[in-house]
Amino acid sequence: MQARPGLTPAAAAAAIENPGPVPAALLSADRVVKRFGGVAAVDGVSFSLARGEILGLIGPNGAGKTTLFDCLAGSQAPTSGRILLDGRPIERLPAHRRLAAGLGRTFQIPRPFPQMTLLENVLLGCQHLAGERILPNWLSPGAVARAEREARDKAMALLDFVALAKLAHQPARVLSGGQRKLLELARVLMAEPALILLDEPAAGVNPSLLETIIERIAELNRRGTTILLIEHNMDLVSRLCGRVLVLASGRLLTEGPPAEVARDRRVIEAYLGGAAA
Ligand SMILES: Nc1ncnc2c1ncn2[C@@H]1O[C@H](COP(=O)(O)OP(=O)(O)OP(=O)(O)O)[C@@H](O)[C@H]1O
Repeated sequence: MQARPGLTPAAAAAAIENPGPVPAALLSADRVVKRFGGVAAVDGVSFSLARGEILGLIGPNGAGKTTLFDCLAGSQAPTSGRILLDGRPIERLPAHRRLAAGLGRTFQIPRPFPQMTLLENVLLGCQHLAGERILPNWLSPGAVARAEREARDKAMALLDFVALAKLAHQPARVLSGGQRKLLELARVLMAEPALILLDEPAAGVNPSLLETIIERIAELNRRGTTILLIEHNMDLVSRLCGRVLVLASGRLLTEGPPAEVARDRRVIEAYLGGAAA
């Protein structure tokens, strides 16, 4: 850090020692590695994500983005490295414990249960439904019924939030690819995660639904949810993200505001190399 011009040497030294409040990291990764045999799909990635931020993760095909998400969300165990959620190590926790701790995730290709209604699919995301615990069933059937009613109300409100309320009682198989992404978002939101990892929310989505998806992500963030998203659509990235990480061959190439990284020669070369591969 450089001393600010116009400060006395003593004030400059004090400013260097006390640089002011640093936003608390909600998630941080420290030298995360994931190997598949001889391939290091993620090769020593470190970053931190501030509470309230929308951070983008971009990079050419095969860069390791989804594998990094898998390590963060718990569907793959990292080979080495640390992952902290709100200061607590989570890298050895299974995915459902990370979700319970506040870290939710959507997939590149959502797979709802096609015969179940949208409402039923969203209810599957409920982690705290009293009816799922055996003891309260015996002790207080009234409380269970109330909790179930509340869960249904919450699921309906979330379907409304993602503009799918009208289809609540239709089977999920009727949905388009973009609507499935919105349904999956509603399902993850049932657990009220503080942080959501979104894997390509715009991929395969038609332009009118894309606007809905962008708006809903922005609204979610305004309501306090921190977001990390993988996306190839740079329009979405530049509209939503203040900062992006660029991954190439498993390593963090650079990070910065979207417009800046899009001009970075190393980033352009990584994409050209990826396209040629
Ligand atoms: N289960 C696996 N076993 C072996 N290799 C894997 C496995 N999963 C991913 N890889 C390899 O790890 C590398 C990173 O893949 P990953 O899917 O994480 O990249 P990505 O950046 O998400 O790509 P895309 O943008 O195409 O989704 C690739 O070389 C891929 O072939």
